Amino acid sequence: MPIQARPLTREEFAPFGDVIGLELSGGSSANQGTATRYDRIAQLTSSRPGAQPNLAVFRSVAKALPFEVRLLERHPCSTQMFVPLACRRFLVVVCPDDARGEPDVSRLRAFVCGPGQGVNYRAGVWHHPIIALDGPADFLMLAWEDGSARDCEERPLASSLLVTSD
Ligand SMILES: NC(=O)N[C@@H](O)C(=O)O
Ligand code: NI
Repeated sequence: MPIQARPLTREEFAPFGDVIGLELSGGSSANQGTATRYDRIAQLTSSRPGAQPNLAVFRSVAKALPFEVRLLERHPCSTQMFVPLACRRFLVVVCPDDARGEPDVSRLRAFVCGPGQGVNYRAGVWHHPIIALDGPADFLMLAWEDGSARDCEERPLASSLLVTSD
């Protein structure tokens, strides 16, 4: 049964992390009143002592829906954020844990995200690598690295899952 990708909303993504978007609240005046700043719009965490923030750019080729999910990954020790610099739409696929801490693919979720939205995966959240839709896209990626093996566990799926558009 294909999984329908839904529009990204803060509420529906909340179990998996933060949505960085245009709905902002609680800002404070800045720059002599010419700007409003909104602090801590996402929870950035890293549990590895000595890990430093790594701000990267991902230049992604375009994929199309329906999209076959063949693997998931997670970063157990740190959050990972993707904010598009240039994109038309992008696909975010996340999955809750089962009782053993493995991906519970029966509850896999897919979201179609717009150019004005970004996501910040909570540490340890199963997700598919970022997917650009409709055209190539550039993303800012913020993660945490300490020079050791990347904080990344991969799980190939026993059978692929098809994500379709809503
Ligand atoms: N790490 C990496 O290169 N990419 C993935 O973690 C991803 O979520 O896209
Ligand atoms: Ni990742």
